[in-house]
Amino acid sequence: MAAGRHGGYRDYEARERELDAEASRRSKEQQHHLGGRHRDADRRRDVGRSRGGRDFANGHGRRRSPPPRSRLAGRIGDREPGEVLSGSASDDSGGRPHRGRDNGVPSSSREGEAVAVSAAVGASVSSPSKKRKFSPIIWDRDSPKPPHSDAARGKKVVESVPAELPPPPPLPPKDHIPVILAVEKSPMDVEPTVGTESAEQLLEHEENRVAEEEEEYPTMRNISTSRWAGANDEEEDGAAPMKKKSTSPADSSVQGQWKRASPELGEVVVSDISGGRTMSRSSDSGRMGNDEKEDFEVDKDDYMDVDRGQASDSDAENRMSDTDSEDEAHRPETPEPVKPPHRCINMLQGCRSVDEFERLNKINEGTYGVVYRARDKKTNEIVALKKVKMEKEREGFPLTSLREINILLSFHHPSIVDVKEVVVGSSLDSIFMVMEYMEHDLKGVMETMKQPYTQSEVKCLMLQLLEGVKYLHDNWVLHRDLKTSNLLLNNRGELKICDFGLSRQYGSPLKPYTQLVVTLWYRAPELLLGTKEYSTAIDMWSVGCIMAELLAKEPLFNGKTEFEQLDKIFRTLGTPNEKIWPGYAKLPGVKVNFVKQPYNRLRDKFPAASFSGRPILSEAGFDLLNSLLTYDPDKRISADDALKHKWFSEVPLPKSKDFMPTFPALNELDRRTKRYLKSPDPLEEQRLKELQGNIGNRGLFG
Ligand SMILES: Nc1ncnc2c1ncn2[C@@H]1O[C@H](COP(=O)(O)OP(=O)(O)OP(=O)(O)O)[C@@H](O)[C@H]1O
Repeated sequence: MAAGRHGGYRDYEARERELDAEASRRSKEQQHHLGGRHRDADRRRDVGRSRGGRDFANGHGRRRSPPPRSRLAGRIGDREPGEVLSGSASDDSGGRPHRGRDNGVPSSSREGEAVAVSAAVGASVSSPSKKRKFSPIIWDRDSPKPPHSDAARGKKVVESVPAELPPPPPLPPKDHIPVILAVEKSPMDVEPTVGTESAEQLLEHEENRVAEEEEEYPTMRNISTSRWAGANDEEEDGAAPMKKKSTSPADSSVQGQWKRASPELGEVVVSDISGGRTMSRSSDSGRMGNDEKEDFEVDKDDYMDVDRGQASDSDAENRMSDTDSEDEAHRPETPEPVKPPHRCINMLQGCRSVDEFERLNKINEGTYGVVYRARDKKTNEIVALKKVKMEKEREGFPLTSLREINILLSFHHPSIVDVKEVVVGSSLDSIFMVMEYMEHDLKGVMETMKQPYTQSEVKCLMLQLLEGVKYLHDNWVLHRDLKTSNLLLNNRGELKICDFGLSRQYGSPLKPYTQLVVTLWYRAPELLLGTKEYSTAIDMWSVGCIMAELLAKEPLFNGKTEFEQLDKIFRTLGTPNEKIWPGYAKLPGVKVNFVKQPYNRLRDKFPAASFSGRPILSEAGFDLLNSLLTYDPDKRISADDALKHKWFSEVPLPKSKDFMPTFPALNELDRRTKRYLKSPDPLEEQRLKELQGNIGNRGLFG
């Protein structure tokens, strides 16, 4: 993927505007045509995104970081096979501030040095137009200009905040109905009468309810004063689900449900107001239901301990924010004319059907979706299809999925998995993301490896991971769920970040985020201790855990509960205190009964030389690991600085992607087959034989 394809936000904004304009037009049409005809459900248009049509230009004129290998240098001797050579590294490696060994507490001279370097870097790299300063999703119009001091608190300190923020994009017109993604619903799917209100009454009630929520909103806003605390999940929790204020003539007798008068093909029709979903799992393309259920039941215990609180939180979270309509009074009268971007999908125009893909096998099932390997019948391309789970959705399309789709469609980077288009299920009640197919995920690969990755291999993977994380953070996105199963690998040595279901944009609004993010093992201590203000540093902690896991081939802190997780962290890194982490004592979760362990023992786990089989890590490598696993989020290293760390320019140099080890493509096998390959057992063998007979015999997604 070309390095210049980073026009993310421009595309995003344009699409947002386009959606808004379309919604506005529809709203007007609906007022005129409440009795209009329901459109033919089969009239889908194939407007799948053409990859050739993408705008590869950098929307903000931002110069991306040079590819890692250009920065790398080092002695030629003492190399591992496949190391990348470069002569330009010395510049970067010398200038980075280093952190103390006491888990992030720099000595005073170091601190001064760090500030000076930060200022110098900020001065040299920043440009007022470099970064987007507001979240394009949620705008806090009442907030004052973002104070620089707050940016300085977060990891953005080195990137410098421009003195003048760009003006926010025009908000939708007053009668705007938020529409993000739409899929049509067949008239056959219409459920019998649920409520007794007329469409007009429903509209009125909805307006009243939104108004009530807007009144409550200012009180929620006082929770935090940090610019890093942003568009929060609580807001979403309390926010109205995105509902269409329209009725279909066909539905006019079907009251209590939100339906579009005449959905365009490919539109999402938000489900009924009563909270009952009109889509059932078995109806999700019907033919898929049993198989999915069976796989789910068989495999559900395979997963690492994902925090259940997270699931319930996201359950509440999976409702649409209505903040788009929050400040209608402040909207400019005349929105700017919308200029269609080069590369964007008009999701309202419709999507291809999933029937245009042949299902090959199920790859995996995560919290928010089932992922299949499939073949595009038109192009023969092998792709991954992620089916968006709808089970938790009481109302409407899952917000986590909308976030993921929005972010992934907008972003293009070699270290971010590419989403090509969105397609709809055959019974028009399911949505699939069409992604580039990757043969492995890092978790699966490490489970099959006999030996851990070598240092030069770890460097190759870490550079790719950090490039991806830097790209996200530069574009104001927190991933919030970085873990080995969300890092995909292919047999070309490429690593790509996937699963943006929990990610979100941050920046402007003054509200706390939800705390229950990030799978437990990779969760930053500030989250475990209940902070409501967090920043890019949470992802950097996860990166530190991943680095340690790559080196050791086992998770660094594998707690089963939040308390155990903290306990494991404290036993290894020492119990934090106010001195090394100012503000620690005030965190909501700080308890007196935590283990008192005064020393940082991380080095014991990663010694400089080892005869015990422990992973060896050089001084520089340990410094990077320690900088990533720094308690105080303000002192934790940023992705930008980590990329410049001298570890990457010392021998052994990072291995070239071309020389990275390859593995049999486990993702091409069913999960049960995979499980057998990972840990063969005689009983599984019999099942495997049966399975092998079945692989490839399935019809289209069923
Ligand atoms: N593009 C892809 N190519 C190949 N495999 C993929 C792809 N995307 C996802 N997978 C596989 O599917 C798994 C689950 O995907 P993903 O993490 O996106 O789903 P999720 O429901 O959001 O999961 P989670 O429970 O981690 O939140 C991944 O761990 C990976 O094994």
